[in-house]
Amino acid sequence: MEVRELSAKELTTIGIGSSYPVYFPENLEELKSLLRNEDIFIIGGGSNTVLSEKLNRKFVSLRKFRNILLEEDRITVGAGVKLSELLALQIQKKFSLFEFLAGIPKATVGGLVAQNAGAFGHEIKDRLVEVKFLSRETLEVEVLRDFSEFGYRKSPFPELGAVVEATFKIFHSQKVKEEMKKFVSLRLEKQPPFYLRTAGSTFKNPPGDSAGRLLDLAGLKGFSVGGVKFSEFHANFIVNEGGSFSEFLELVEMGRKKVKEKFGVDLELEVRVIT
Ligand SMILES: NC(=O)C1=CN([C@@H]2O[C@H](COP(=O)(O)OP(=O)(O)OC[C@H]3O[C@@H](n4cnc5c(N)ncnc54)[C@H](OP(=O)(O)O)[C@@H]3O)[C@@H](O)[C@H]2O)C=CC1
Ligand SMILES: C=C(O[C@H]1[C@H](O)[C@@H](CO)O[C@H](OP(=O)(O)OP(=O)(O)OC[C@H]2O[C@@H](n3ccc(=O)[nH]c3=O)[C@H](O)[C@@H]2O)[C@@H]1NC(C)=O)C(=O)O
Repeated sequence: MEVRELSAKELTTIGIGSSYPVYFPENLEELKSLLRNEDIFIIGGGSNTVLSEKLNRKFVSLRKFRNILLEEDRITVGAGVKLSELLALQIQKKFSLFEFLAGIPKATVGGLVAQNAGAFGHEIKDRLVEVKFLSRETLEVEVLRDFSEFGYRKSPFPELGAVVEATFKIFHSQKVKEEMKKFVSLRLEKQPPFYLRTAGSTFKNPPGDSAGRLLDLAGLKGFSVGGVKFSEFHANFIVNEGGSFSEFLELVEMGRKKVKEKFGVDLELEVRVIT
């Protein structure tokens, strides 16, 4: 099995951390052998993940799970397929699926399902038909068709196991490219430009409100600790300009503290912080 030492800049969009061994299983048997070891993290595109420099853990990338089967009303894709590849296929074959996610830098199918990614009122689970996964408990391939445990940025994965493949409902659309352009423009109106190093939203939105609005009103837009800061574009994005993991944590705590003091609201992390 291929194992490579990759830096945090290669593994995650925010690029905080050091470098780590990453395993690239090619098939289910190799994935099984890794999943037996409890101490692994599955890494997708790393667009929602922040890593500590001192991690002594193995990472597993399903980058080699790249199958794509396009049918009349559905598409089945391996966990390692990138969102950008799916969006390109949507344009080429003219079908609607994830245009609302256009603009998320490096996301993979596994990560999108595991987090029930969503934007602009749409969520992954609305399009799911089934998820094939390697169960941590049985080490067998199982199929999930009941998505009642999926919620706001939440699914039973990765705790339940590693997503290896997902099937989504699709439908024909002549205007898929225009739709993508619309969503990318909406994103660029409010969120930092894609070339900045961020991990997307830092905190989940509290019920009925927006974490970005509260952080902004607490005066944190542009506030920095060392090399990390709350973005001037959108206060719920932390931008890395050469900072460390401890600076990131300090900034997160500052955000939590100020919002709690001013509004009495407890913010909950949306990014996956791995220590
Ligand atoms: N809505 C938006 O505007 C934006 C959304 N995003 C988020 O970024 C994510 C993009 O995905 P990606 O970059 O690939 O994710 P990541 O690599 O950042 O992983 C995110 C989570 O998914 C888990 N995961 C990844 N692959 C698998 C798999 N095959 N099976 C089970 N669990 C898995 C990880 O597990 P583990 O804990 O083991 O590491 C981790 O908990 C989306 O979920 C989305 O929420 C990002 C930016 C903007
Ligand atoms: C970026 C992510 O998801 C995003 C997703 O892209 C967008 C678009 O649908 O909606 C959510 O952002 P959001 O709730 O902050 O949406 P926005 O429309 O930008 O902001 C909500 C409100 O807060 C205000 N706002 C936002 C940021 C800020 O600094 N100041 C401010 O006042 C905005 O003006 C708006 O009135 C998701 N965030 C969460 C935590 O749910 C992600 O998952 O990583």
